[in-house]
Amino acid sequence: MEDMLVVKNVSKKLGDFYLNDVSLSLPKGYIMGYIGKNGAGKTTTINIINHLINPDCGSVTINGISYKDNPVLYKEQIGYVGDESYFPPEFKIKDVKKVLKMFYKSFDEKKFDEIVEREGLSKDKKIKDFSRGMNVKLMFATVLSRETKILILDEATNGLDPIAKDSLMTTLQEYIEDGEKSIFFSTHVVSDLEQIADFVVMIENGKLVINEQKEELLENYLIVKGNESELKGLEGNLLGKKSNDYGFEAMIKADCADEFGNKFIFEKPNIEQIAIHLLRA
Ligand SMILES: Nc1ncnc2c1ncn2[C@@H]1O[C@H](COP(=O)(O)OP(=O)(O)OP(=O)(O)O)[C@@H](O)[C@H]1O
Repeated sequence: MEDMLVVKNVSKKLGDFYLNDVSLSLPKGYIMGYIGKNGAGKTTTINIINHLINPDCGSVTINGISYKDNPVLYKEQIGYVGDESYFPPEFKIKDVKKVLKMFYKSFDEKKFDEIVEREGLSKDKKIKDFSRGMNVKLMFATVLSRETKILILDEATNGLDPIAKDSLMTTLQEYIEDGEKSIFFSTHVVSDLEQIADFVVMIENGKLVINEQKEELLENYLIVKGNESELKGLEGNLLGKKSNDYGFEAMIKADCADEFGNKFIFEKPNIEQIAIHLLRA
């Protein structure tokens, strides 16, 4: 598999935060979900990929090209959507179009107009009068109407209603359909990536703690529930244990389930449960 995004041994010190030796690779035609708590380092990683900040060490390539190799092509390949609009509040759709025409060779005006029409974005309103969801739709219209190789989304689905979100998920899947493009998707809303991510990467205090294919990740863990008094000698296997009056719940590596025998209940976790238990551990 050919990689679209390769982040290699990237570190960055920002005040008392340290992004610690982050490495990941995202093949062409796939979606990677990037999850972590507030302040874990998601936006810092994205800012480095977008070349808004320089790492202290390490390297990033997109489609085999580093920023140093070809700054213009590097940036053109990226379609970035964050959780807010980066256009001036007084802008209307026609002003956004002017800017896109000026900055991007591959901007397709017809496609942009089609998306604006389909999403029902007002041509008369100023951006400052758009709702949060409308702003998100506008930002997606700007990246989907030009030729990009990778979409980098930072909490980009915030503010979308469930129907708009569902429609966006379909659009994202269509984006990677030809196997030549990829999506790097950072979110707090783990259920969003449950649906579409092929790879799950989790960052905690600046360090990656999970970097796996989603299906493998789901196979690798089990939720175990039962009575604390039956646990003798097994405590070391438990991840993120929570107790209540009725017993305990924790996560274990699936390959140690045999050691637990038949006195416990086992369930397959979803990505959200895996994230919660690992972060609690
Ligand atoms: N310029 C800076 N100077 C000092 N510290 C910074 C700077 N930029 C970010 N940080 C710190 O780096 C840490 C990681 O921030 P980052 O924005 O990458 O987290 P995040 O995972 O995106 O969080 P959130 O989900 O809340 O957006 C935070 O503790 C933040 O305060």
